[in-house]
Amino acid sequence: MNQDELKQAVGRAALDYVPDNCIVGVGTGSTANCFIDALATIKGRIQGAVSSSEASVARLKSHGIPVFELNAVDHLPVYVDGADEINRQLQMIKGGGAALTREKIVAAVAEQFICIADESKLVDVLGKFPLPVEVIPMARSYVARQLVKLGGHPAYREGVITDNGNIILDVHGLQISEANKLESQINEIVGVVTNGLFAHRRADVLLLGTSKGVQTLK
Ligand SMILES: O=C[C@H](O)[C@H](O)[C@H](O)COP(=O)(O)O
Repeated sequence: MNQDELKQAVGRAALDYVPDNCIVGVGTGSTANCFIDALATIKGRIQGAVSSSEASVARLKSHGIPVFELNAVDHLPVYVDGADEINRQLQMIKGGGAALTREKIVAAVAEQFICIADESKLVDVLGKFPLPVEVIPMARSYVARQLVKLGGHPAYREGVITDNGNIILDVHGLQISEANKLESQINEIVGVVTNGLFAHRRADVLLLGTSKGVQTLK
């Protein structure tokens, strides 16, 4: 199977975690898109979705899946999303598509986080993928200097404005041994909205697409 087929396989596999008649939390990116397409095949047995990005809202609506505001939802049994990297503790780096803040908010509300990923995303140590940090635009230079003090090499993601109107700094060169600590340290920098480490709120289940089939890690 090629990478696209692996993403489609995990997108379909995630349907097993969607209870009948629920509102589903939906992530962002090419793997989450495969889940949205799979979700369309069972749209008659769900109420609808809440989404972590405007892009996913558009894809959900194109399938005729009702989209709810998160503030109107008090029970979200499951959130399904991809990752840029995930380790065996199910901690992740996310935000390659600049949707990290809304993803973290929807994930915080959800009871279960189901990560769907092809096998290229599984790593022993997080940090080869540059860590995205969403930053209030006027704080960009200050935050960049603070990130250097933490040992990183931040790069401004040219031409990208998040759904929240902010910018992204991608932090290269981090060997992330204590993901919880680093997630908190970066979030404490004034001007940071949030960073793409999902260590405090990691995944509950990983559905990993491999050439031998979909493997489940919990
Ligand atoms: O901001 C984007 C998200 O965190 C995505 O879930 C992540 O970048 C993975 O995307 P993809 O499934 O396209 O590799």
